[in-house]
This record gives sequence, structure tokens and C-alpha cells, in this order.
Amino acid sequence: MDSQKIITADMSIPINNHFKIIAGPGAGKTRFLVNHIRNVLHHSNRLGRNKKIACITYTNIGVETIVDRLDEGVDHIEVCTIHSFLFTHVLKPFAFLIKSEHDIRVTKNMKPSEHLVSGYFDRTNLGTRHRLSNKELIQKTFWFIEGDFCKLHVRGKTVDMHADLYRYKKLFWEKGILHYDDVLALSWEILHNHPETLRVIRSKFPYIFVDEFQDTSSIQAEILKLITEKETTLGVIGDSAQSIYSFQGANVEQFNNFLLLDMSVYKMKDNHRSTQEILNLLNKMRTDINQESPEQKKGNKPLLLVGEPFSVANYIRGLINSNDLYTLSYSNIAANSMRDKVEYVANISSLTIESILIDNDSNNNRRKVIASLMKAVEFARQKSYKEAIREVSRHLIDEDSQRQAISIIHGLLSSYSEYSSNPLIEFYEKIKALNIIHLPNFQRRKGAQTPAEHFYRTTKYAELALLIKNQEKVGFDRTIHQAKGGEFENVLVVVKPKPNQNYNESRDLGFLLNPDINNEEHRVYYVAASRAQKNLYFCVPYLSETSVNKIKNICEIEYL
Ligand SMILES: Nc1ncnc2c1ncn2[C@@H]1O[C@H](COP(=O)(O)OP(=O)(O)OP(=O)(O)O)[C@@H](O)[C@H]1O
Repeated sequence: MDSQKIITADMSIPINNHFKIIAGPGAGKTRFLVNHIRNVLHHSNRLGRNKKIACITYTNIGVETIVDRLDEGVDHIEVCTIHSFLFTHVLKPFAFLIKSEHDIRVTKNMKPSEHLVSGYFDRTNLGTRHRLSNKELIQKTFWFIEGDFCKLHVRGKTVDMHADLYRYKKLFWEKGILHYDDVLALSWEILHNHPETLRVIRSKFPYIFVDEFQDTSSIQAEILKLITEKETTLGVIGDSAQSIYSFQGANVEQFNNFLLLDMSVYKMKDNHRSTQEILNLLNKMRTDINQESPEQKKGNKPLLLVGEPFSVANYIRGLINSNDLYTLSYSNIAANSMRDKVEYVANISSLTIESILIDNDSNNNRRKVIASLMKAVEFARQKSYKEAIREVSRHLIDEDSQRQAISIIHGLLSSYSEYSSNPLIEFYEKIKALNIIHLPNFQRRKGAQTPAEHFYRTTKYAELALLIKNQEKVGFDRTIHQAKGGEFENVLVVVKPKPNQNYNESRDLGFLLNPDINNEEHRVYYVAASRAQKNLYFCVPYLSETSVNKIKNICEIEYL
């Protein structure tokens, strides 16, 4: 292994050696990658007619950023997420090789719906035998490699539940539904047990580059090691302080320790994105590097505003005299709340609209229709029409269902103001009045409302709608995870407790008060702050005297 060399984004490195690049935010990692791909396209003699460079990144936004910046040679490049890469090139063509072990039908790669999840959960003994909840199962199950096998495990539990978890998985596979994690595990199994598949991948892809490598999980790293053991050149790029996907199995050590034989390691210094004033703050948040602005970009000191987020955002738009303000929030519900200017209530804290409905409405048909139609309306409001139509169409039997779906969506959108600020019952009545999709009535017991009806009469549509995630489109109000890899002139970081928690200054503002880059929540806020090019703002609900003294050196402070 070479010792670490310092490079810049515009320098060339040998194209046929494995490499690893480590650098902080704004150092030019993505810019380097795009330049390097061009370099390979121009100089490599290993790219025949049917061979390609695979450029893997972890989010669809990452894919878009790279595709946007690459202006040539796109026929020889496949920019994709690791899941789509493995699904297309390993699982789909080679699933037949593991048919006798797993008997899966690889027809589509989709996320299972919540209804299916809870229904299937009830059909297992996981709850009774292992005291697992449905939610735990969804959030904490992962595959890990044990010798020659990939086994299922639940984070935080030590007992071996593989056999029971596997039975649960099979229920999905029988329907042709795979989770993202299954794609990784099954691909690893194919590549590990059938070396001829490795030969095929290597001959198709002489180069594999991975951006945001700090987000790689151990199965992904093992897969990359298998493929690049020979012939294929691997280049990985990342920053351990921006590792924010531990819930998907990524871990910082994995990135720090990853090394192949003959792999050159490079470092990039400095930060070309942000002003020195912003860098001074970023440098306080992490002490392992000290970034400077080579262009000596100057600007205002970051500003921390104490106040309620909607008015803070408006105040800033006035300050910068523009609407070009990106608000970045930790949770999906907080980001949607900024977008819709609707405050959320603490008890709406479940992860999805389906899980809230499951908890509050025992009628399966009614909640399925309500969830789909709410999603359809919200997707359509953000112009994701295809997804909106898909949601409605699942409830239509008519051959002309697409036209009918469009007309339903149109009707619901044009009467949006009549139900959006009101209890959900109004939305329910609207759908019922259409007389197209069957919606079960609420039963009364001796004239009394059931808990379901009570829920529909006391929960506002707009509050519930905040839970709806839109994977397709993101605008000015994003989650920090959605903003990763991007850069924006003006950034407002909204500091809030997690839904269902009260604001606790030392915890929620800990990333400025007592920064610790080994703490993932601090890293998430670090990613947020490091997106800002020119103006960086924070918004907190409250600031104590002691905290004022702690942070006044790095931030201006104002009270609204
Ligand atoms: N050598 C350079 N000279 C001038 N500008 C540069 C240079 N390197 C990068 N930049 C610019 O700085 C910004 C940040 O670069 P880039 O997005 O490649 O950083 P990154 O390391 O991928 O950041 P992050 O990890 O934070 O996403 C971009 O606008 C890029 O064009």
C-alpha cells in the first residue's frame, strides 16, 4: 500500500490501480470522480464495445448529480445505486442458480406495502415466540454473512432467529417481492457460490467506482471485494464524518478499514464550497481535519435564530431578498412540515401513514383506501402524477381505470382547501360522495362512536399527510438525508427534537454545544451545515444563557 498522497479534484491518478480517496465535504470528491471517469473514457484500453464503467452511489440524488455533471461517454457508464446494479446484473439474470435453495420469483424489485407487512407478521410466530414487534421487524432485521452463509438477524438481539425470520421472508418472496436487503444478500450468495457469475460481471465492468463509500454496509463491501479480486479496478471515495446511514447497516469502521491489495490511498484537503466563516464552524464540529477555503471565500458568520421555524424561514428570505432558501430537517415529518407550513402534533410520530392507520382503524379496506388516496393527493400536489395514479388505480377494477384515476385525483385536488385543514372525516366523506370506490361505513355501538370514527373526527388531514414520503421529488424543504451530496447557496438547518420528544437543548443542539463526530446525530447535522455555500442559518426553539456563551464565537445569535 502507498502512503496517503494529497491530490486535488483536477489531478489525474493512475487509472488501472485500485484507489481510495478520503476527504471532507466540499473537497471536490464528486468533481474528482467525474474528471476521473472522463480520464478513463479517454485513456483506457480496457473499455471495449460492450464494457462499461459502473459508478455506484447510494441515493437517487447522488445518481442525478453525477449524471448531470457528466456530459459525455454516457453509453459507457452505468450510474446507479448498488441495489439497482446488483438487481440488474446479478439477481435477475442469475436467480435460477439459487432456485433450489430459495425458490424466489424475481419479477419485480419493489418495497412491500405496510398492509402486507402487518398481515404477514400476524402469520408468523415472531411476536409470540421472540417478542418481536412488527415495527422492530421492519426496522431492525438485517442479513449478515456467517462463513459461507448469509443469515437473518435482528439488531440488538442475540438469539438465533434465522429460521423464523426466513419463513417470514419467504411469504414475500412467494409473491415476487424483495426487500432492498434481500437483493444484497441473495446477490452475495450467487457471487460467492457461483464464481462463473463473477467472471461475467468482471468482463462487463472493468471499472467500478463508488461515491459516498462511507455509507457502504458490510455485505456491500464483501460483494465489492469478491468482484474486484481480479480484473476489475475499484475506486472508492468518502468521508467518515458524513456516514449517516447506520440504520441501513453502514458503519464508519467499515470505511476506515477498507483496503485492497495494491490499493492507493489519497487525501483531498480544503473545501471549495463554503465561505471561511462557515468552515470555521464546520472545523469546530469535527477536529480530525481543518478545512480552509483555497479561494478565500468570505461571507457572513453563520446565524442562529431563536424562534418558530416558519417565521424564521420567512425572516431569512427577507434578509437574503430571495426565495432561494433550502431548509434542511432531520426527520421526514419535520421537512414536510416546513414544506406545507403545517405544525405537527407530537402524537403523530409513527413512521408511516399506514402504521398510524393500522393503530387507529381496524377496518382493513377503509384504511387501505384512505392511505392510498391521501398518498395520491399528496403525490399529485408535488407533481408526481405517475405515482399518484398508481395509488388510486389499485382500488379500481374498471378497464378504464387510468382515466378514472385521473378524474378522481383532479376532483380531490380541486377541493383540497375544503378538507385539508379539517378532520380526516371530511376527506372520507368526499371520497364516499364520489361513489366510485367502496368505503366501509363506521359502525356505531349503541349510538356511540367507535375508536376509528373518533380518530377520523379528531385527526386533521394535513397533520396526517405530513407522514407521506415522496421519494421522487424533493424541493426547497428537504430532509438532511435527501440533501446529501448537494450544495445550496443559502441553507437553514431546522433544529428540532425527534417527533414525540420534547426539545432538550444539550441533546438536540449538542452538535454545536459539545460536538462529537462519533455521534451519528451530530454527523447528520454536520452534513446539513456543510451543504451551505454562502449563508448558513440554524433555527432553535430556545437558547439558554450558558449556550449563548458557548456558541457566540462561531455563530451570530438573534431572537425573533
Ligand atoms: N479544485 C477545485 N477548484 C474549484 N472548485 C472546486 C474544486 N474542487 C471542487 N470544486 C467545487 O466545490 C464544490 C464542491 O465539490 P464537490 O461537490 O465535488 O465536493 P464533495 O467532496 O463531493 O462534497 P461532499 O462530500 O460535501 O458532497 C463544487 O461546486 C465543485 O465544483
